[in-house]
Amino acid sequence: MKIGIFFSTSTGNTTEVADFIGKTLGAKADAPIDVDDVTDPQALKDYDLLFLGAPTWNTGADTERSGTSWDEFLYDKLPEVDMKDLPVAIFGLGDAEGYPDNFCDAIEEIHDCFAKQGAKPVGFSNPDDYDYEESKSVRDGKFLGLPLDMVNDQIPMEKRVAGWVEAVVSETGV
Ligand SMILES: Cc1cc2nc3c(=O)[nH]c(=O)nc-3n(C[C@H](O)[C@H](O)[C@H](O)COP(=O)(O)O)c2cc1C
Repeated sequence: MKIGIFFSTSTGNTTEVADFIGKTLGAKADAPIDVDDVTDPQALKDYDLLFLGAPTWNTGADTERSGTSWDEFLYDKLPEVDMKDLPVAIFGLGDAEGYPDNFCDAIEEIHDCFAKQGAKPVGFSNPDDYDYEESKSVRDGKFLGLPLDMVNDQIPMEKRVAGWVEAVVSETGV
C-alpha cells in the first residue's frame, strides 16, 4: 500500500500542510510532490490513496479557482488518466474571514475533475467547523474535503489535519 501527496501553492501554506500530512503518515507515504513537477500524469495511478491539496486564489471563478499549477493540470493533464476508483482525499487552503462567500472553492473543482476521471473522493467533513457564508465546496450538507484556514488560525492546523488523516486512512483501509 502506498500513499501519494500532491499539492500546489502560491505562498507556502499548502506546502506546510502537505509536509505535515507526509510526517503524519510516515513510511506509508512518498514525499509530497508539487503538481508542477508531475511530467507523467499516469504516475498518480502508482498509489492506493491520494491526498490532494490546493489553495483558492481566483475568487468567484467557475474554473481554474486555485490560481496555481492545479489549473493547468486539471484541464490539460488529468483528462488523460483513468483513475479507476482510486480514493482521493482533498484538502483546501483558504481565508474564511477575508473571502467568506468563496471559502475554499477550489476543493469542489478538484473533486469534480477527479470524480469525472473515475476517482472515488473520500474524507468529506463537517461544513460548520468554520464561520463563513458560502462555499461551492459544500454539497449535500458536507464539505467535499477538508477546508483549512491558516490566515486566521481559528483552529490549529496540526490537530485538525491529524484527525482527518486518521479518518481517511480508516475510511479507505489503506
Ligand atoms: C487575492 C487573494 C484572493 C483570495 N481568494 C480566496 C478565495 O476566494 N477563497 C478563499 O477561501 N481564500 C482566498 N484567499 C486566501 C488564500 O487561499 C490563503 O491565503 C491560502 O492560505 C493561500 O495558500 P497558499 O499559501 O498555499 O498559496 C485569497 C487570498 C488573496 C490574497
